[in-house]
Amino acid sequence: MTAEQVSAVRSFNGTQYVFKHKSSTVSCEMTFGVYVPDHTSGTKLPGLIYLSGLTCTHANVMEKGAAQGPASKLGLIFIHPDTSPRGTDVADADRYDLGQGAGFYIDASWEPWSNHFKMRSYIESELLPVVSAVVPALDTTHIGITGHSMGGHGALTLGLTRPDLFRSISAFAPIANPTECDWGRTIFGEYLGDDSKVEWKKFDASILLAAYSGPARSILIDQGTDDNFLKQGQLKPETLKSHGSAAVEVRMQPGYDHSYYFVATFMGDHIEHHHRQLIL
Ligand SMILES: N[C@@H](CCC(=O)N[C@@H](CS)C(=O)NCC(=O)O)C(=O)O
Repeated sequence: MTAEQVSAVRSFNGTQYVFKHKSSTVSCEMTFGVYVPDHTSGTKLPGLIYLSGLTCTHANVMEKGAAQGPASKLGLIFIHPDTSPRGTDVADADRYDLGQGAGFYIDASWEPWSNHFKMRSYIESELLPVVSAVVPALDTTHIGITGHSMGGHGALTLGLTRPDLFRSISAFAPIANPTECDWGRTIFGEYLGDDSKVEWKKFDASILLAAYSGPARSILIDQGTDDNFLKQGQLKPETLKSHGSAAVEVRMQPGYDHSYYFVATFMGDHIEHHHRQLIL
């Protein structure tokens, strides 16, 4: 079903859109944002998917991520979906890191989550066809993926396992080794079940990297040194090591925390990183 336009606002010689659509993958209405730089009719532009972190909607990065300026300068379409299915008939929990706002970009196999929480399939299979139907300038053969925190985990795991879909990868303060941190152990236990730790490993960026043997990747990671979640051991960027044809650059940024002040500071670098690889 074609997405319905919710809003359109001029920004940096382009248009910041919000759309909503009925998703067949997660079985509810989903909202996404897409920033489209002005372009000549008929031209195709590369795209970058940004996956947000815990508690976010499509709106956090749109309002605080400072992506529009660099995306406009380089001619890149910036796509920013929601973080989970939502609605009164969608399961939820009394905590910020599980349920609505916390889809973890995996396909849940356990009740009560398995009905709607298929965020990996949503990003991988449904999002791009829906976006390109309303933004025909999007070149779906030249797409990069990035994200913040939970979204950084999503970007790394989707990017590493689907090089055919995602030509470039980066992440801001990603949850790099979820099978070995409290967030991952608790939330994977809920979505995938406690007895399927083999399944968990398919969604752990550091494990995927250690086994990587696909086409050459050059992955950029930024991490603030004053990030509380880093100090709590939830992120573990030190587990992201170059392996085989995947080269990883982890930049520790002194004094930066986990917030959108950090994300916005390095957004331009990430957009350049993707653009360089997407125009090859
Ligand atoms: N203290 C936060 C924990 C969640 C959090 O820090 N989320 C990050 C991503 S992991 C975020 O981007 N929050 C939204 C924002 O800062 O706009 C809360 O409970 O809202």
